[in-house]
Amino acid sequence: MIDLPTLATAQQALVKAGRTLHQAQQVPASGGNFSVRLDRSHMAVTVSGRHKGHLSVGDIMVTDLEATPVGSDLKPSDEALLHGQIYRLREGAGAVLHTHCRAATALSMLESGDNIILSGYELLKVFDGVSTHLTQFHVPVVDNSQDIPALAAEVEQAVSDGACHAYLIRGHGLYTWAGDLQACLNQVEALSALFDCELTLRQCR
Ligand SMILES: CSC[C@@H](O)[C@@H](O)C(=O)COP(=O)(O)O
Ligand SMILES: [Zn+2]
Repeated sequence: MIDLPTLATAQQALVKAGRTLHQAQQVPASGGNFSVRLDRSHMAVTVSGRHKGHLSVGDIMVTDLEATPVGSDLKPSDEALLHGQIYRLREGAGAVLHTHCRAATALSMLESGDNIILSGYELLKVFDGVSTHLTQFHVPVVDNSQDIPALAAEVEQAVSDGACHAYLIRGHGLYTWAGDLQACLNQVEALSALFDCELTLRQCR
């Protein structure tokens, strides 16, 4: 049984997050998808194909963690399975955000390996468990695929380290998760800035 006030709060928060992320150029066109955990086995997730800067509460639906709709005929995000996967793998995750920011997309195309390592940046302390700029912060990079269950299998291996807070899909965008939506929004903002720094540094080398 879904707690309706919890759902209404999640819907309003995700609508607001969409506006914020669109204004910050993180989700051009209908790119990106968002979710908030409702309970152990359900999430509120964006309906597929909606413009994330112009969401209304009806554009946020309920699914289980396998992306099966609950009480709705709408189609959840094409990538809802990737959100449910994070809630299954990370008990503490309360929100997942997927963005298509320029820096994440470009950096993931430049990087031929399966990892981007961020180090030396003070802003890394935004992430839970990071207390110094001297940390080596790994962001896995997986190849893009339109086969979402196959992509999820790649992601499952890539994020197996519990210290992982985010991953990139090559040529596509960023996934990150946190205990609550505001912390997750902060991570999107921090990662976008850090990817931008990495791109600039790579151009200078
Ligand atoms: C604008 S194409 C982007 C989609 O293929 C997908 O990657 C995406 O981020 C949004 O898909 P959606 O089904 O609306 O959640
Ligand atoms: Zn996407």
